[in-house]
Amino acid sequence: MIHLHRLSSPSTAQQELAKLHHALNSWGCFQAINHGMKSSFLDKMRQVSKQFFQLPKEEKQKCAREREPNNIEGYDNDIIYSENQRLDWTDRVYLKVLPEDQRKFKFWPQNPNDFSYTFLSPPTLNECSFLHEEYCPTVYRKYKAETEVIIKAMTNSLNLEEDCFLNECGERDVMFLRFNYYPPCPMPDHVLGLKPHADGSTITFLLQDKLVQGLQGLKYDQWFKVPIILDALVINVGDQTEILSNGIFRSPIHRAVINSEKERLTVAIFCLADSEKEIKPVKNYSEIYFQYYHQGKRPIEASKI
Ligand SMILES: O=C(O)CCC(=O)C(=O)O
Ligand SMILES: [Fe+2]
Repeated sequence: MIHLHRLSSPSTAQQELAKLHHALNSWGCFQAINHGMKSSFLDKMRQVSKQFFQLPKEEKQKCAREREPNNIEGYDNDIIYSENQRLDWTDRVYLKVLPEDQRKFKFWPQNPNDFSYTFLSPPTLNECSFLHEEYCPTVYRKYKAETEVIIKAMTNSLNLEEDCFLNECGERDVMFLRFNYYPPCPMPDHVLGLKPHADGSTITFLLQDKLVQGLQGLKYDQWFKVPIILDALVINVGDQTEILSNGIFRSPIHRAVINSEKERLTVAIFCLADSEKEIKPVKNYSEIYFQYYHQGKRPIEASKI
């Protein structure tokens, strides 16, 4: 468990950095507390998202994904790549939040009517304590700042120049929100909520369901349950960082299992490099990601030098 606030405060950073290095080297993920977002704000995010998924199908279809190549935004479940592909037991919404000028509002739910407001308006003092320290027009600036702290900590631990990964990521950060809703399933042992994968991001922030556990990480060929820690965000290294570090920092394989009686909702925030930048040494990373995902393969296999 890492106190994010301590990472950026000079008197406590050293001790927290040691914990961060250990977590990233051993698991590639950690639980972050003291991230500044208050419990009530996290609850609000969960609540409006769940309200959307509980709407009738016709209502949700209003922001359905348009089935055109390279569009992942909107309401949908798995994109079908092949006939015998096994589908996940999930409903999801993907939305691009950064760069701001690339937001496609036709995919943003209008119902519940405070959905966009919750995810796009500047946070208030009741919602986020970090406003005391800095002006933050959106929470995404905060995620970006945290991502930078974590990536710098990684390069420091490799004795590399602090900004070298960040420079590779470029100026125009990309950020996606993904809302994962897992309805109860009568046969939870036969199907997964989300099949084993690693994220295609530099860093991912995951807000877990408050009550229902389901996230599992793979280590030593075994699946480990990721515990629910009140108000913590799960943060993990993604493929882009794995590729930048030539595989030294592993992007952890994880999956979501489902429940026979209870629904489960999570919100993932994927931070990605500028899409114009080539994540070396991989070419066309975004194209190979989904192709590899559905074959159960890892993009690092195509990219190692
Ligand atoms: O819902 C979960 O627990 C995992 C979500 C996840 O891994 C993802 O959205 O990439
Ligand atoms: Fe994931």
